Order: sequence, then C-alpha cells, then structure tokens
Amino acid sequence: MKIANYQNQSIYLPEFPRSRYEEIYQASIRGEVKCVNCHQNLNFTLTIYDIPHFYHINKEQNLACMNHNVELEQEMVARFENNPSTTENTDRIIKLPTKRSISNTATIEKTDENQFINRLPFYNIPPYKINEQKTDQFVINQISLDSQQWNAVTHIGSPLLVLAGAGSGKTRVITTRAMHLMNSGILPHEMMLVTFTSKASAEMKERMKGLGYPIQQMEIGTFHSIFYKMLLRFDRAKWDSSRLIKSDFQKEIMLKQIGRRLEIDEKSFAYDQAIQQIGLWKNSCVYPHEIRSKDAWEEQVASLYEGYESLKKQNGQFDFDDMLLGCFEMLNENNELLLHYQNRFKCLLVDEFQDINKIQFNILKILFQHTENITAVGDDDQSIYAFRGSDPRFILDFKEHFQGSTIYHLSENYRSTHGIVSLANEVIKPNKNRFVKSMHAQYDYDQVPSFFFPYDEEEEATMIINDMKEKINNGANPGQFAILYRTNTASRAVFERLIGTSLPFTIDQDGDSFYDRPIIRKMISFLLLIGDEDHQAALKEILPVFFLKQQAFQDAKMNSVLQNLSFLEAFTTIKSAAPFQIKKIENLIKILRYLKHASPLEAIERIEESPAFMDYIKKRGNESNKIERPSDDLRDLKVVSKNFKSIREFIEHAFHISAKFKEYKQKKNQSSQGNISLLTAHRSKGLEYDYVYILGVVDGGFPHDYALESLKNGNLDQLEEERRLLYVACTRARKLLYLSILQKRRGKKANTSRLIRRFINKK
Ligand SMILES: Nc1ncnc2c1ncn2[C@@H]1O[C@H](COP(=O)(O)OP(=O)(O)OP(=O)(O)O)[C@@H](O)[C@H]1O
Repeated sequence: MKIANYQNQSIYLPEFPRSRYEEIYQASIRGEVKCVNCHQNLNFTLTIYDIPHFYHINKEQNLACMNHNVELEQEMVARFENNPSTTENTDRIIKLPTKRSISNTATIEKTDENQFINRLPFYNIPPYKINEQKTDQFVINQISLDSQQWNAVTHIGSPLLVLAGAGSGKTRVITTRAMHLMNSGILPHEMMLVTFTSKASAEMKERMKGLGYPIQQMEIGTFHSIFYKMLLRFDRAKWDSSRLIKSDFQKEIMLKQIGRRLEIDEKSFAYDQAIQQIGLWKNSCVYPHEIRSKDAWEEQVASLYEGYESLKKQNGQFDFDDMLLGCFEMLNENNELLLHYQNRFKCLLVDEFQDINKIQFNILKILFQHTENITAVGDDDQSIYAFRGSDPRFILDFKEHFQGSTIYHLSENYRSTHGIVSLANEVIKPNKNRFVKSMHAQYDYDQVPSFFFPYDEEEEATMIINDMKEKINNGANPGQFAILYRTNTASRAVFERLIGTSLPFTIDQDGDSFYDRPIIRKMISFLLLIGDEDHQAALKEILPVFFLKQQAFQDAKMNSVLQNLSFLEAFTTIKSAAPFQIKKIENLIKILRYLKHASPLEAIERIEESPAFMDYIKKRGNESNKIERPSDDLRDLKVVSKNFKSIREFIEHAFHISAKFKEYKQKKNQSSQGNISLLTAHRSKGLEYDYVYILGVVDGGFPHDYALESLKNGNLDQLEEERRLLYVACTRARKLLYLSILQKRRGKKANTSRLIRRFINKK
C-alpha cells in the first residue's frame, strides 16, 4: 500500500518527501501510522530490497485493505499526472475522503521509487568457471592445500615471497609452513613468526597449539611485542614499562611544552598532525637532523621532533616507535648480541609483508642476513598503512632486497563468491602502483554484490538493520555480519540504532563516542544551558570557548551568589574577563534565551553561528586536522538532531548513547563471536564474514575528503590507498556484500564514490 494516515493527515508515498521516510518509519514503530481503510496500525518497510510500502502483518487484513485502496491509489496517480508538480506549488493537496493531507512543506520533494531499487554491479561479470587443476590435493596436519599453496608451504632453498590477492590462503600458507618447517627438523625456538596484529598471532598460536606444537618456545607476535621483549632482556631498567609514553595525549603535552619554547601558536597549531608526522619520520628512520622541510609547517614539526627527542632522553622515557628504533640500534651496535640471536633464529616468517615499514624492514634485514630461510606473505593491493610509514615498495622490490628469492602467486580465492571476487578485481584494477593479478573464485552463489541508495545516514542505518534482522530471523548467525566504514564517525547512526534493538554487537573503536568528541561536548553543553543557566558541568565545559581559565569559573560562582545572578550571567561580571570576552558571553546569553522553545536543529545552527563559537572552531577547533574535522562533527550532529522535537529529548539521547558506548567499548576485548561487528575498514584486514555492509561509499566518505584534496594537488597516491582500502573491505565478505551509496551525507547532496561510479547503471 502506498497510502496511509499519519498525524491526522493522509500521505501518498510517491508524493511524500523522501527526507521524511525515516520519520514515517519511526512513527510506524510507535504505532502512529494508520490504515486509511480499517484505521488499524500500519507497518512501513524501509529495507535494502523492497520499495517502501505500508502493510498489515495480518495477511488477510492486508489483502482486504490493499484491494480497498487500489481505486484510491489509482485516483491519486491520475490526479498527480494531471497536475504535475512545480517547486512553487505548495497546494498539491492529496484529498482523501474525510481527511486532510500533508502539504505543509514549502516545496514538495517527490520521491523517485528508482532510488529504492538496489542495483547490481554494471560491468561484464565473467561467467563462472571451476578451476579443476587447482582444487585441494594435499594435506598437512589435517589442513588441505591446493597445489600452489603446497608448493609455497614446502619450498626450500631460497627466500620466499608468497604474493597473492585477498582470500587466497596466505595466512593458511604461513601457518602451515611454520608447522611444516618444524616437522622437517627446525626447532620451535629457532623460529620467528611476525604478524601484523596480536589477534592474528593469538589465532596462529591457538591453531598450532591445538595440533600439539610447543608454541611457548616459539617467537610469535607483532613486531612490537617480539622486539620489546628483546630490549627488556638486554636492559630491563632502561626499557621498563613505567618509562613508556603510552598515549598521544602524553605526547601532546610534551610537544606543547616544547612548542611554547619555540613560540608556536598553540591555538592554531595542529598538534595531532604533528604527532602523526613525527611517528611517520621515526618509522621511516628519518632522524631530526636529516629532515629537509618542504614548508614552514614541516619546519616547525621538525623542531618539535628534535625537542621531543631530547626531552624524552632527559626524562629517561621512550615511546612505542622507540622500541623498534632502539632494537635496531642495539643489534647494530652490539655484534655479540646480534650473533647470539643469529645463532638462535634459523628461520623467519612474516605475515602481511605489504605493511612493513622501514624500521621493521631494517631490523629483519640485519637479524636474518645469515639465512635464506625467510618467508614473507602479503598482498600489495592490501597495503593500507602508508600514514604510519608502511611502504609497499618492500614487497614490490622483494627480489632486489633478498637476492635469489623465489616468488609464488596464489590465484584461487577460497573466501568469497565469484561475484564478490570479480567486483574486487574490478575495484583495484585502475591502481597503477601494483603487481597486476586477478583472483579466481572457488565458489559461485546466486546473489552478487549490490549497491543500495539510502537517503541519508539515518536511513542507511535503518535499511541495514532491517536487512540483518531479516537474515537473522531466517537463521543467520549475528557473528557472521560486519558493518565496515571509512572513519569511526560514520558508524554513529548504526551504533545508535543497534542499541535500540536486541541484536548482539560489538564495536571496535579506541576513541570516544561521537557525543564525547570535544566540539560535540561543547555544543551539548550550550544546549544544556538553554534549559539551565546554572549547569556547572556545562559551564566548565564551555570555558575554553571564551578562552577563560579555571579561576574564572570560581569567580563567577562567587558573583552569582553575591549578586543573585544566574551562574552563566555571572561570567559577565568577573574581573578576569576582557571586554571582548564579556561581549561574547552577553551575546550568547541572548541567543540561548531566545532558543528556549527552539528545535534542537535550530538551536545548534544558531549557536554555531554565534561569534564565540565561530572563533572557537577557527582557533581551537583544529580545522587543519585532515582526517576528522570539527565542522564535520557539527554537520553530523545536525543530521541526528533532526530526529528530535525537543532539546531535552535530544540531550537525553546524547547522554544515553555516550553511556552505552562506554559499556560497549569495555566489551570490545571480550570475544566477538556471535556478535555483529562494527569496525573500520582498516581494522577489518585479515578478517572474514558472511555478510558485509560498507557504509557511505560516496565521494568524501570513501574515498575520504583528504584523498580528494590531495588529488586536486595532483597527488594520486592517497586515492590509490583509498582504492586498496575499499578492496580490503569488499574482500572481507564471503557470501553477500552491500555497498551503501548515500544520497545525502552530513546534510549535503552526495555523489557516488568515484571508486565505484563506473559500475553503476543509472537506469
Ligand atoms: N586450500 C583451501 N581449501 C579450503 N579453504 C581454504 C583453502 N585455503 C584457504 N582457505 C580458506 O579461505 C579463507 C581465506 O584464507 P586466508 O585467510 O588464509 O587468506 P588470506 O590470503 O590470508 O586472506 P586476506 O589476505 O584477504 O586476509 C579462509 O576461510 C581459509 O580457511
């Protein structure tokens, strides 16, 4: 059915604004949408597969009402055809018998049903063919291998690189090869197996332990865990963990201390970016004196880097990057120690070799120069950590780095269906900096990946959750679903919606919840002050917006009592505030009082435009942050605020979600088995799920804005990295893959991602 009653008015879906479909959906859940025929509650579908419609759960009733409404719908179609819409036409009233229809929007935004038809990739998907010669033929320790994998596992006589696409069994090969080497006489403690994540090493250990291998004697772990242990053995006091600078926050405090000495303007300088740049230099083995700055910014960061290194030395501290640099220096300077380790380690295996950086490479090179028993597995198309110094050239130039080495390619994909594999092959094809390879799927499935077109982030969340619910009701295990996104903020709507369901899920995120991000906390504090000018926590939070110190808070508190003013008003009376600050506070008080009955959206927009807030964003908001900009956070906040009528409800929602987020973050380390996974595309590397949804595949989202900005400056590298990231995300899916193409992102019209635009048939 396309007609229903809502808020005592009648609506006809094709003539109802698309921007309000989500509202209708939520209203239908609350039982506020009624049938024009029987006046009972109606449900509303908003899913990936269906064109939205109203329906009764009871099939007979549904049929009866549908039949009754057919005539009515036809009448409406005819009426609209005879009266084509114009943007000025505000009078296009849908007159149903007895009821008034909704026509209160100034412009009627028609809804094109085509937007709801999810589309299949539009390119020549090659017909599926089984590759019989390559099917499983060999077994080691109950693990089956095809002939290519077997050759790699049993190879001897030269350094080996297994270079292969996603899902081709590289992890299987490296784990089986480790066992095969032990079966062939290498002792467990003579082996070093380096993985990219501790999760991957735990899985490998588990697997080998289950098969009876003494894994406690083996050196398996991430670069940091293995080499930090070496440092501890060598000089425990120097490398004691109490000296470790664990967080970026600690680094920022140190850099700001140095920055003050260097007279760097704290308000406008992007310290978070400086931290990243210093990390990049350290991982690329670039020491402060070697930096040739490209511009004034780099020059400042180079000075900070130099200051940071000496401050650390002075305090006897070290950071995570120093663990690897320190280890390299230790092996380089202490020949006896190097020989000791070379006597011990007879062979090396490295997983995810495409993500290795210079310092990691240097350590392995010096430590394993004595042997050709080196195995690396990797996929240059999955190199996605350039911002941390990873360099795919180490894998691309493997033959030059390891003389006489052999390269094996694996071409069979055991993870994903033919449709997913062929889409992934097409996605990555335009990259220039790569080994040309193409995967071949071992399986076919009747469904191929598809694109769907939600109106905005809210509708995207609804569509995905409804699709998951349907699949789970039909027997799918929640643990087989993953929702992947480019940056953490993109997960906000899905997270909020999942909380309201009984679906089990985990979110893999280190940072704060969306509502705890600095700029959002400030905005929410202003909203709180609209209803309560004495709200102490909110007042404390907004001090930085007026560039006021903690003392100002105490002074205002006293004045508010002495002069019988609201706490907020009392800020205009304090001596420590300069006239420009007082003017800003007075102006804000006026705005906040005016907003008493405003909607949350209107309130946010007005506060955002206030001189105080605008100045704050400009000066302190760190707009130069390339990955996550405060102004983008505010745009996201406006999107969600639209769902709430009152400021109070909106604030309650924000607090509720923030508390829930903390709860879910604590669960992160618990097993994610049986739970839907929410994670960034970066973190999904190495993992696999039956059903994968990729959020916001639009320009600015995926690829990220900063890649598009560097493209404008003629730099293609970032876009290639974004393409690799999308390739990683797509290849996590075993059975079904969905790419979401938002029509609006952060409240603005969005364009289909240039990474997939050519696959979409507009018809
Ligand atoms: N010979 C084989 N027979 C059956 N299944 C296999 C075979 N080789 C690999 N697989 C399965 O294929 C999937 C992908 O394997 P694996 O994770 O080792 O691939 P990968 O190359 O490391 O993937 P990626 O680089 O995308 O993370 C796994 O589920 C694995 O068990």
